Amino acid sequence: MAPPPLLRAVIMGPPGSGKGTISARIIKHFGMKHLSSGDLLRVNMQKKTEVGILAKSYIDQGRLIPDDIMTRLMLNELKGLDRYNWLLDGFPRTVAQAEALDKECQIDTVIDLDVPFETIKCRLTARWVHPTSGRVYNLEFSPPKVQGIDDITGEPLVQRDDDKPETVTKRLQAYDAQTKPVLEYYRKKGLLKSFSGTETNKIWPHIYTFLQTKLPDVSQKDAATPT
Ligand SMILES: Nc1nc2c(ncn2[C@@H]2O[C@H](COP(=O)(O)OP(=O)(O)O)[C@@H](O)[C@H]2O)c(=O)[nH]1
Ligand SMILES: Nc1ncnc2c1ncn2[C@@H]1O[C@H](COP(=O)(O)OP(=O)(O)O)[C@@H](O)[C@H]1O
Repeated sequence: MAPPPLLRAVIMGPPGSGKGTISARIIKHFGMKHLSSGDLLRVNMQKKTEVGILAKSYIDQGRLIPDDIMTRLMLNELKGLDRYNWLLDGFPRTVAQAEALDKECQIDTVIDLDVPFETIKCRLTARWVHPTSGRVYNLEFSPPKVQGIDDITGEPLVQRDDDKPETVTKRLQAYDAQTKPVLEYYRKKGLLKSFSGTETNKIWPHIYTFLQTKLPDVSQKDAATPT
């Protein structure tokens, strides 16, 4: 029997809407490969690659990286994930990126986290990250076991430079102007699945139920209360 077709999914939502947090749960339960444009850029910035040095100037200003650079980076990375179910996070963020992605593969579903801007702003100032893995914490919502330290590696956590209030405002403006049209683009194709709310723990069970119609749960945990 032929194996089932591979799932090509995208997760979207404004900065701080919980894409990273929910992606981690999706990976745990459904074993998809996760490709986050933000994580990839941060690794490049840390290593001071050509792309990383260029990206920093845009990211620090809360602006999007030019489409051609971003598309090349992501499509190149996706080549290595050909044989897996994958979840894209943070890409595409413009209609031009979505069109470029469409030329390479057929997207099956787009999960949209519809979280109000007011909810998001205070979350980001309390966000701490482990830069190499992309693991994300929040002082109130999901604190690390030891303050300032990554639970898994014991390495220090950092705050992102672009989580400063002024930069967050610019990122939200960029989302409105450049990324909201992408939601419309996928809505017209009948691929958009929006999940509205202000709390990840309330949104997640709906996403879990939705994905169960597409993939089996591969985690060992009791699926009745998926976390
Ligand atoms: N208070 C609160 N914080 C949350 C919730 N969901 C996620 N967070 C935190 O909000 C911040 C942004 O979430 P993240 O997953 O990084 O969002 P992304 O920017 O869309 O990838 C992180 O510090 C998360 O730990 C929630 O339901 N309530
Ligand atoms: N697809 C993309 N196109 C252009 N710029 C991007 C893209 N993905 C990430 N970036 C840049 O990296 C920054 C951080 O992205 P990300 O980690 O996804 O943050 P968040 O989800 O919190 O907005 C963005 O503000 C933007 O400058």
